[in-house]
Amino acid sequence: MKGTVYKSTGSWYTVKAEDGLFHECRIKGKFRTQGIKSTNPIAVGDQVTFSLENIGDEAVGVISEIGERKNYIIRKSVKLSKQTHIIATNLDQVFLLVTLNNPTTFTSFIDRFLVTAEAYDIPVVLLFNKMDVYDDDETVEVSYLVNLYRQIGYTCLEIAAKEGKNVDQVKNLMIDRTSMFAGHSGVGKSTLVNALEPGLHLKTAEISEQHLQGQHTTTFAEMYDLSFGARIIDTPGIKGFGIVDMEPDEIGDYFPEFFELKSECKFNNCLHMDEPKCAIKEALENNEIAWSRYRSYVQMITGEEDTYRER
Ligand SMILES: Nc1nc2c(ncn2[C@@H]2O[C@H](COP(=O)(O)OP(=O)(O)OP(=O)(O)O)[C@@H](O)[C@H]2O)c(=O)[nH]1
Ligand SMILES: [Zn+2]
Repeated sequence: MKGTVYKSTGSWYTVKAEDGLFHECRIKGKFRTQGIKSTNPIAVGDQVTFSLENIGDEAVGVISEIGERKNYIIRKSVKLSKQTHIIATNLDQVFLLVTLNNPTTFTSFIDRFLVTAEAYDIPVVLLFNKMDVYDDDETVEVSYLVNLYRQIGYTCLEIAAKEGKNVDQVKNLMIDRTSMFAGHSGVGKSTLVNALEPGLHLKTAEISEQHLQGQHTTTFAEMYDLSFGARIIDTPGIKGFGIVDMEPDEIGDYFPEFFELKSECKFNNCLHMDEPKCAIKEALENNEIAWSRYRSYVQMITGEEDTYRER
C-alpha cells in the first residue's frame, strides 16, 4: 500500500493510506534512506510504501520504501554536534507572515527566508498581515513591498487574519496542497490558522506552555487535513527554516531578479560586488533592482550582521 506520513514520534509513523485510513507503521530492517544523512530516515510528508503484518491480534504497518522527495526542510541540532533532523518533506508552499510592527519584520529577514526557500526549492507566498491596524503611510509601505516582491515573482496577499480579511484567498491557494506557516512570533500564525479552520488547535501554543514548565522540549512536526481539502504541516517551536550551507557564488542565484541578469555581467563568476561591468550593479543604479534586496544580498555574502535594517 502507498501512503503519506502524517506524524512521526521517532520509531512509529502514522501513515494515511490512499483509501484515507490511518495506520501505525514502523520501519523494517534494512532501509534505503534518501540523499542526506539525518537522525530520522523518514519524516512528515514522505510518501511511503508499506504492508500490513499481523503481530499478535494487531495489524501493524511495515514501511519498506520511501518515495523520491521533491524538497525537505531540516534542523541542525547544536547539542547533538550538528546532526541533521528532517522536519518535513514534500511541501507545496510556505506562507511567510509579515507585519510592519508588533513585531517588526525587516526586509533583510524576508530576503534571507526567500533565499533559503529558493535553495530548498519551496515556493513562498508572502502574507502581509494586520492590514487593519496600519495608518496611511504604513499602508503605502506595504503596497510598495507587495509590488516589489510581486515583480520578483512571489505571490503576495494583504490580509487581516483577525477580522478574516482575504482569508478566502489564502484558502484558495491552499486547496489540494501541503502548506506550512512561518514568521516571527506574534505575526498572527495561530490567528490565521484559526480563521482558516476554526476548532483546529495546533500544538504551537501548548508546546510553548509545556516548554515554560520545563517538560518536553522535543517537538515533532505533524500534518493535518483541513475541511476544505488542504493539508497543513504544523512545526511546533520552529519559526522558520534551518540554515542551508551556501557558497558565496551560489547566493546570487537565489535572488531570482539577479539570476535573470547574471549572464549579462562581464565576468561569469561575478559576485556583483566590486567587479566592473556588472549587470546587477547597473540595474541597481537604474532602479530596476531594489536597494533593500541588494543590501540583503551583500549582508549574506559578507556574512555581516544586520547593521542596516529596513522595515
Ligand atoms: N489587529 C490585528 N491583530 C492581529 C491580527 N492577526 C493576529 N493578531 C494579533 O496578534 C497577536 C499574535 O497573534 P498570534 O496568532 O498568537 O501570533 P503567532 O504568530 O501565532 O505567534 P507565536 O505563537 O508566538 O508564534 C494576537 O494578539 C492576535 O490577536 C490581525 O490581522 N490584526
Ligand atoms: Zn555582476
